[in-house]
Amino acid sequence: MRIDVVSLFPDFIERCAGFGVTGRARERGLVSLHAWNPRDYAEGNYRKVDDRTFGGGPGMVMLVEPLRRCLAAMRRADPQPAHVVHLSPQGRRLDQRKVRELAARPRLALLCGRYEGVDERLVQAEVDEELSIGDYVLSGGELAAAVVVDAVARLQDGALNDAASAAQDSFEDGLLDCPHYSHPVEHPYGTVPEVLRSGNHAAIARWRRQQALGRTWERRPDLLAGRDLSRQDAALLEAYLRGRDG
Ligand SMILES: COc1ccccc1CNc1ccc(C(N)=O)cn1
Repeated sequence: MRIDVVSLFPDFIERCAGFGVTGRARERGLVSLHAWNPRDYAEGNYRKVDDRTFGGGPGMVMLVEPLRRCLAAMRRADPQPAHVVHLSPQGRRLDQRKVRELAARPRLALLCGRYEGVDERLVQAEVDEELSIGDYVLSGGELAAAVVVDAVARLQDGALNDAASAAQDSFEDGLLDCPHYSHPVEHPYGTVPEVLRSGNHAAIARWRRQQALGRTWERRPDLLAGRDLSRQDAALLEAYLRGRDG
C-alpha cells in the first residue's frame, strides 16, 4: 500500500517509520511512504502556512490554500485515489477494527495538523474521515499519523513473522494479550508458570486463553461488554476469577 503524509515536518514520519517491522515492510516494498510539506506550496518568501483565527482568540490555523495545493500535488503523483484521513482530537477513536479497514486500502493520505488545527473548509472539501488516537491534545498530528502508519504497515501480508502475527491475533479477537515469559525459569522476580514448560500445547493454549479473558475482565471490561462468551470461554473466565479470589 501507498501512504502519503502531509506534514510541516516531513522527516518526522520518515524517521518514525524507519525502524523494526515498519522499516522492514518498507524495505520489502509492502508499504511505500511519501511525505508532502504544505510549506512547499505556500506563497510569498515567508511561505506562510498559518494565520490568525477569525473570531479572535489564541492560536493560529493552517491556511486552506497551501494545503489545497499540496493535496493536489499529492493526488497528481499517483493515479490511485487516496483515502484522506485527518488526525485530530475531534476524530472518531482509532481502534484495531478501523486499523484493519485502513490497512486493506491501496492508498492512504494522512493529514497532520499543527497549531490549533486546519481551516474547516479544507477538512470539509478534502478529508474523507477524521481519526483520533486518544482523548488528548498533541502539538501536531504527526505522532498520531506515525501510530496509523505503524499499525497498518504491520498488517500488510509478509510484514510480521509467525510469532509476531500470533501476538497480533490476540488483539484481533478483541481480547488483551496473555502474559509472556522467557529465560531464566527461576528468578528473584518469580518463576515461569509450570504449564508453559509442560509441552502440553492444548493446556498451554487453554492457559493463554484463560489469562487473556481474565486480564480483559480485570482491566478492560468494556471490551467484554455486549460480547457473548462461548461456554468454554465463560468456564475459563470463571475458573480464573475463582482462582484469583481463592
Ligand atoms: C490542537 O491540535 C490539533 C487540532 C486539530 C487538528 C489537529 C491538531 C494536532 N494535534 C493533535 C492531532 C491529533 C490528536 C489525536 N488525539 O489523535 C491530538 N492532537
